[in-house]
Amino acid sequence: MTGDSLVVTDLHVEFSGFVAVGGVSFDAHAGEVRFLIGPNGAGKTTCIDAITGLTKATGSARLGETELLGRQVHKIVRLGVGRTFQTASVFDELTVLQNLDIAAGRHRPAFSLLRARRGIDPSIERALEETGLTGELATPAGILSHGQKQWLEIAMLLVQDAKVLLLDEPVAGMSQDERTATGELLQRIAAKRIVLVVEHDMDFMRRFATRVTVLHQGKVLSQGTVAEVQADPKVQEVYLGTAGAATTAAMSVVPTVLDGPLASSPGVVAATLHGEED
Ligand SMILES: Nc1ncnc2c1ncn2[C@@H]1O[C@H](COP(=O)(O)OP(=O)(O)OP(=O)(O)O)[C@@H](O)[C@H]1O
Repeated sequence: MTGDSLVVTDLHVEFSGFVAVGGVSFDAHAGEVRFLIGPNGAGKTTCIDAITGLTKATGSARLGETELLGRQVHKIVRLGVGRTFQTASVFDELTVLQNLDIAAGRHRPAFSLLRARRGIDPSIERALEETGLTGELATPAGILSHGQKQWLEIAMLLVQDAKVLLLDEPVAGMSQDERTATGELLQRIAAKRIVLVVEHDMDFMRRFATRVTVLHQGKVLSQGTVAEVQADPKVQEVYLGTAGAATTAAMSVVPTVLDGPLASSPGVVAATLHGEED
């Protein structure tokens, strides 16, 4: 079995008759930083929930030869599929090392966890180096910066040897420097793993995406490279409407971080898709 690709085919999710995801297909491979974008309510998080077993879905989500849909959440985790949430879920009162110990301990018997506390487990050491948190071993997670908390969450997935990392808005609320560091981190970890990023931050997407899928109202509107998606008339039509270039120009002053009510405004998404910087 090769676990080097995640192939989602004809994914459907309904909530009491409301179609949140209506036949979405995309794939993601090790060696690329894959992005899923779209305005609020497009169905991005629901896709991740379906892949990780949190939400019931039909269709298919295959990791290599293995079908993920229909499996229980913990079994999907054991297959190497990890995710982060929009709000970092680390233990604030524990140190960085203690958080990582707990993450690593899930896969090891108790005696092994005790041994790891005397020295640092090699998998933890690697994850610390990869995420740049080596100097923060003894820092309580609660006083880490917002960016460092997200990196700790990613480090927790790395020590669990996740083959697939599904990251829900990893740079929301981060400073520009933290965003750049996060993008570089994602490029490093994506060399050998499948990395799928859900994002509102179009500037971040433009800088770090290898390929992009644009969702709109639960369906795939467009997919391809950043350049292909930006040039796609369907994206322009849906996001620009009839206002065209005038709207783009008018929106060029809008910040590229799309959150809150602005994020659901098609014009805003369109303007930022086309590369205006902060
Ligand atoms: N548990 C649920 N019950 C009912 N409707 C839901 C549920 N979860 C999501 N939805 C609806 O499904 C649609 C897709 O939601 P989803 O959170 O996947 O969008 P999104 O693209 O991730 O948006 P955002 O960028 O705001 O996080 C929305 O209309 C949302 O209100």
